Amino acid sequence: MLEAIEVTKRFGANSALDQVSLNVSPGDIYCLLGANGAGKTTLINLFLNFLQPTSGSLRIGELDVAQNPLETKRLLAYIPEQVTLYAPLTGVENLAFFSSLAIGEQLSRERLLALLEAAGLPRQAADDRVATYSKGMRQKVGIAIALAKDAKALLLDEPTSGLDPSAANEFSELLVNASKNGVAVLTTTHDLFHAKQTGTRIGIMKQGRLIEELRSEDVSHADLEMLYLKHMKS
Ligand SMILES: Nc1ncnc2c1ncn2[C@@H]1O[C@H](COP(=O)(O)OP(=O)(O)OP(=O)(O)O)[C@@H](O)[C@H]1O
Repeated sequence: MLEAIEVTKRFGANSALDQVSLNVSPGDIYCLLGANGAGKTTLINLFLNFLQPTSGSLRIGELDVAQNPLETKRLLAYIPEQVTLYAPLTGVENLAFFSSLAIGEQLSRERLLALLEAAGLPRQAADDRVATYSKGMRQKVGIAIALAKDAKALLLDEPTSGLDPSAANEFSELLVNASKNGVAVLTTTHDLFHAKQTGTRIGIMKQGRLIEELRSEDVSHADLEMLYLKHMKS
């Protein structure tokens, strides 16, 4: 569903990505690990067509991102570290606005509330102004937008950073539910525990290269930590 084929991205002399190939299938939660500057966000930005590759290509479903920027964007939902919403509007108003932009139709209030509920937002918060929301609550509105859009692939950049353990756990459950519905999930994270717990697959990046790919069921928490630290030191 999400495919990077020998992707290189240079910024001047700096290779942010060097011949990276990966494939995320429907139902996969692929967690990208790596030190600061390893190239994780750059890869997400390439799938979003915010950046163009220096060489190589990216595909979403059967479509090449560079050749089909609008069509591929329709298949995607993106949840950045800080979900951008209109602070003076309520959760339900934000969802109404962003879902109508994404799908070109105005959903009923009942449908909007059902989507927020499916994304785990407490019913009593739906009519509160987003200015009062925690980071986790804003992310749930982001997930509700993805659900409204019926996105086939979900891209996330460090979604659990700054969330308390129970909010992070709740968020992880939302990702698992999305993947069970056949969504392909690609997420960056610095949280090895989250990667092992939630991910079906784990990729380790270093200096622009994808140096290791694992199935999370094949590795224990302790082994993943050891492997990660070994790669970071070498
Ligand atoms: N727009 C840009 N212009 C120039 N250099 C950039 C740009 N975006 C990223 N880079 C460089 O590309 C490299 C990869 O950065 P990237 O943000 O993808 O890393 P990351 O793995 O997401 O890091 P972090 O964990 O800190 O978010 C870094 O050296 C960074 O300085």
